[in-house]
Amino acid sequence: MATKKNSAKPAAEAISEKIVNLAPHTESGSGELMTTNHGLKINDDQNSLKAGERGATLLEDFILREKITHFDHERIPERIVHARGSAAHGVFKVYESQAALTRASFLSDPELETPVFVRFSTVAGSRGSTDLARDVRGFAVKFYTQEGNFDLVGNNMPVFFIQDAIKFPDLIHAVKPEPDNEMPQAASAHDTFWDFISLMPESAHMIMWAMSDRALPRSYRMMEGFGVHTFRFVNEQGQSNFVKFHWKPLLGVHSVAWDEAQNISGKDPDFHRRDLWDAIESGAFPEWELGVQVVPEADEFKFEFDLLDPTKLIPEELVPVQRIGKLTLNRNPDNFFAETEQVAFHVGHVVPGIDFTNDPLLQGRLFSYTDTQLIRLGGTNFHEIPINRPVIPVHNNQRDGHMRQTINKGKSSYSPNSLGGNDPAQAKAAEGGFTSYNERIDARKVRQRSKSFFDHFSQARLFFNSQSEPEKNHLTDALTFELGKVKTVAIRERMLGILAQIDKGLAAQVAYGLGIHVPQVPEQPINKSIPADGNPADYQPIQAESSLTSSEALSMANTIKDSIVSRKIAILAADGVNEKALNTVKKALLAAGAVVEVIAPRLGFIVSENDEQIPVDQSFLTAASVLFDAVYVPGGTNSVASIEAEADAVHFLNEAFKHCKAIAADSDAIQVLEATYFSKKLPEDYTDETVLTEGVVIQSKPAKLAEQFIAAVAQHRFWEREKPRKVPA
Ligand code: HEM
Repeated sequence: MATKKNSAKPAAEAISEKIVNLAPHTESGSGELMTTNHGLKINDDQNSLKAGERGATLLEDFILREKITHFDHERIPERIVHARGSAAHGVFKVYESQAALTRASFLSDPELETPVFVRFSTVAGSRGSTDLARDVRGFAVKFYTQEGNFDLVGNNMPVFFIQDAIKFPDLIHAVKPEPDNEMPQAASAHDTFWDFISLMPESAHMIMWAMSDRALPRSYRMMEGFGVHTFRFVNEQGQSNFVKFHWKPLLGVHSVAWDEAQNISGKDPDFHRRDLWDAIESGAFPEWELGVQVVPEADEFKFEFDLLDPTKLIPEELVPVQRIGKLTLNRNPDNFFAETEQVAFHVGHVVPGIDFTNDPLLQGRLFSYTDTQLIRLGGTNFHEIPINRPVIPVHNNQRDGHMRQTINKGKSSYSPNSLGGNDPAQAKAAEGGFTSYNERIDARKVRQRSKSFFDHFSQARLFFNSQSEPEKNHLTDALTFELGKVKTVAIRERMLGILAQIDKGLAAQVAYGLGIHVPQVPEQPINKSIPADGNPADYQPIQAESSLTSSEALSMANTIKDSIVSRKIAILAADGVNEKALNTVKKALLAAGAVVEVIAPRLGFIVSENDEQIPVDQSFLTAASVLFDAVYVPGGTNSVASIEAEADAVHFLNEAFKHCKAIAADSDAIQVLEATYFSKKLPEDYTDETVLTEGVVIQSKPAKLAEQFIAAVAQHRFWEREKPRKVPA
């Protein structure tokens, strides 16, 4: 056997090597002479070669044929799931060495900056679908470590719909547009999805998450990420601990309203993509902390749920999340297709020190990703695409295949060999090689699920009970909306039966909205996963209670609300505006890190009451309140009169109020507020103190207004404004 040692390269050298590797593939085109794909300079790619000026086009025209052929083949299959996505480059740094837990070198050196590429996505919609679908968001991170690529392929929700990967094709067939008419696009509100879910009690917990505001993030930068499965950390001594991975956004976890989401889908379906791109371009780099929940092997069976069950989370009250490092996204891709589209993540891409558990969902994923990428990216060599290459050299005896880039030298491509000088040595664990965790498995082969996976409702209930009042209302409305779009009444009723097992009040409210009753004796949720020779009685869900009544981390109401960095704020103004007020407030908002845009009846400039020219960023035709977090109306007699008379401006304010956003107006712009539907909703004895409960600031002093407005915007939303639809007593 060969004994040659793999040489580990120092970080800087290896990263610069990656850049060198990429260099021949990077092309800006600017100022260069045009060539064919084979390097021939060409002087006309705008006119095809013809027999005479008006003659037929000649088959000989290789320039035409090459250009059209390449164009004809531009599209590749989109991802079967998570087709719609956006990505960015960045870096990860661990705070302190985690060597006691894991021998992963990128988690042991606080000086080391590991390059990363992160892709966020929706799941159900196709590539061109809207960003604002009610959906789970993918949160996939590729760490280019010194020991190879580690992919943390997670979602923005900590649990999943199914417990076994063999159901994944069913789940996705159910949620995708229905096969006869290809409707609806990027939406779960249809019969096949709820048919499947209502027959699958194990999805109850995930459904609570998917119907919550988590499914409508304000921004990719304001959502959490979760590795979902329990993984293993393994240290140098071979000791293993279970680990759950979390990403905690430093801007807090925030969402939009459902009505707002639907509007954004029309006004700007690229809303999240644009938000990520713009934030990075402006230097407001998105940041997350990597958190871990670590469970010693000895505690595997100490919980009320099974650590291998991907429909369960570990409440943070039971195992706190330790924040061990920071991810910063600091560079947009140069080319969407080459990077964001061609990147290939895989849960199976691990590094020494990180290993799998027997979670049956994880086990199936280990097969699925490479398999799908073979067809999506056209062959076995997609690891050579620049975005997928590790920063360290690859040595093995795999050869050839479509689009092979590497020019392997030498005669032998087999091991062992005595002819070639290129026999790659196999690394021992002590030299940094990967060895699978030496887990003892001694079992019968069965197609069965462990009974420890059968409590489907206790964590669904824990999630619901942990929500704030407005969050519960949103969740109730979401279920009523989705089931309201379902045409088959039996599916609605079956789903009410499931909801009744989670919370009777929730089921009653949804039933009220649907105009039907919760079935008197709810149909026992059917477990369609009963094996052929199984007894159905043995497969009923277990009715259990969580020992926790609520968990703080599950509610977005408890998130960070201390910053307005990168929040988008609209100033509605017209000719005659009071420029002193406008400039004072704008300056204060910019200083606090917000993005501010002046919106006026038309583009160009407005002229203030003191003849100052103020540039306009958007007109009422191009702007919409749903694209902003907050709105301010400065004073100035003529400006106020124009804004008040502008239907689009009044609509802007009405919608901002309906979507619970912070609103500010100078005292002498009050007549604009009086033209809105919400003027009557504001308390008559309005004081400065009312601001933080109502989120509407009315002030005569611009500096004071700015201060109060900033505090209100930092609250994100004033959800209490909404009137819940209650079931009559
Ligand atoms: C905990 C459960 C799961 C999570 C968190 C998850 C997450 C993700 C994410 C984030 C992506 C997008 C990657 C990208 O941005 O390119 C993705 C893609 C994909 N996932 Fe999953 N997934 C889960 C379960 C599954 C299961 C059970 C299967 C199959 C058995 C599966 C199959 C796929 C496939 C085929 C793709 C497309 C990959 C590609 O074309 O590159 N996933 N998944």
